[in-house]
Amino acid sequence: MDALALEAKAGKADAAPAPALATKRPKPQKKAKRIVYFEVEIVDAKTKEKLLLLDKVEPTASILDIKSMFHKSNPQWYPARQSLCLDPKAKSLKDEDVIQNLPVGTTATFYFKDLGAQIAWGTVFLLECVGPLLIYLMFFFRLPFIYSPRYDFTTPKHWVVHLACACHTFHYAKRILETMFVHRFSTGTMPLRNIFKNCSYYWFFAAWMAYYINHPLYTPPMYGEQQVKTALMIFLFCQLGNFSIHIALRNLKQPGSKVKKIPYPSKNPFTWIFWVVSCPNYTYECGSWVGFTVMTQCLPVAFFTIVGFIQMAVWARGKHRGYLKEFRDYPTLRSSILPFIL
Ligand SMILES: CCCCCCCCCCCCCCC/C=C/C(=O)SCCNC(=O)CCNC(=O)[C@H](O)C(C)(C)COP(=O)(O)OP(=O)(O)OC[C@H]1O[C@@H](n2cnc3c(N)ncnc32)[C@H](O)[C@@H]1OP(=O)(O)O
Ligand SMILES: NC(=O)C1=CN([C@@H]2O[C@H](COP(=O)(O)OP(=O)(O)OC[C@H]3O[C@@H](n4cnc5c(N)ncnc54)[C@H](OP(=O)(O)O)[C@@H]3O)[C@@H](O)[C@H]2O)C=CC1
Repeated sequence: MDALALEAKAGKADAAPAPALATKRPKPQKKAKRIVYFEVEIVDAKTKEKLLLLDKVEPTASILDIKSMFHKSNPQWYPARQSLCLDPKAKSLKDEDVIQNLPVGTTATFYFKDLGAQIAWGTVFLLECVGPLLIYLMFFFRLPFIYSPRYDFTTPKHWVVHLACACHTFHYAKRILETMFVHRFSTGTMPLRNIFKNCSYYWFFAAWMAYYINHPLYTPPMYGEQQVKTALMIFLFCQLGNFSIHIALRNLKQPGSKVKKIPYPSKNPFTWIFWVVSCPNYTYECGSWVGFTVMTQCLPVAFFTIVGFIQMAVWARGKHRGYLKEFRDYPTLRSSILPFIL
């Protein structure tokens, strides 16, 4: 990019006046304005210690560019681990923010926070979903060390046990495939510490649920076939709903885009729930597990559903508040996760 093009992009940066033109030049020359570079100072948000001074930063440099420069001098803080703000208490700047568009003078001070070790979203979802998938199957196939040998000659598994295994496997296979082919995440990573909490939840509960459902002494649901069939309908309906919402959320973003928009109902009836709920993917997710609880009539499944619901309700409320803050025209009829209730 030549200097002129750079200057044209550099809307807010003050440019130095061009030198006066000579009186007898045959053709008027294009004004060659000088680019005004920025001086960037990176300060620790907590200690206020100066960590880095960069001079001659181009006005078109993005926050991600600055993070990369900072990373060069501090290899332990890779860009995804850094938060840069204009004030120690302000929200983090976005990677795509450009220095010349920020409310700073030619010397910009950025406050740095270490976000801690990070893990890529794709890895998170794969770890969270492959674990329960395999753990459940180990119990379903009654690997020899799991149940006592004294049950070896008990009756074969009830048909609902096969159905539950199919539903459980389908659910996690769907989530893995969605992670690979549907979701368009806007941030690359999340804190590494979350993975321990999430995996404990998924893996522990998968083992606990599977142990009881596949146990040779498992008691099938009280109301028999009718209960199982109704529960299966609820489960499948909610799985389809959840998938439809994931597609709707995917279609909100162009590939590579990080911009969040207000999701609206589309022609797909499963998305009409957007009229009344901000995070219907969580609503459908909870509905699926309610269906699975009724289908298996198993207490650990009910606990799993309740804990998952509490976590998703907390996230949904956060997202709902975020929408209200960001979009002034956000539909007022919407609740976070349960229509008209929560
Ligand atoms: C009896 C049984 C026992 C069983 C075991 C016990 C288990 C215990 C139960 C727990 C239940 C757990 C259920 C888990 C279910 C999991 C479900 C999933 O599969 S979902 C996939 C995984 N998703 C997650 O884990 C969510 C992770 N997301 C987050 O943590 C946050 O969204 C975020 C930190 C990544 C970003 O937050 P957000 O609000 O979107 O961003 P803000 O810009 O508003 O920032 C808020 C705050 O966070 C800081 N931040 C931002 N990004 C990061 C980052 N990448 N790393 C670290 N910190 C980050 C940001 O700086 C802000 O901090 P502040 O101090 O206010 O400046
Ligand atoms: N059983 C359980 O306990 C739980 C299960 N889950 C399951 O995992 C699925 C994914 O969970 P989670 O990641 O928390 O779901 P989110 O709704 O946060 O995100 C799903 C995808 O949609 C995108 N997205 C969300 N809102 C918008 C928006 N307004 N504009 C543009 N894109 C958007 C996200 O991108 P971005 O990166 O921009 O946010 C992400 O790619 C859930 O739907 C659920 O099925 C989740 C939590 C708990």
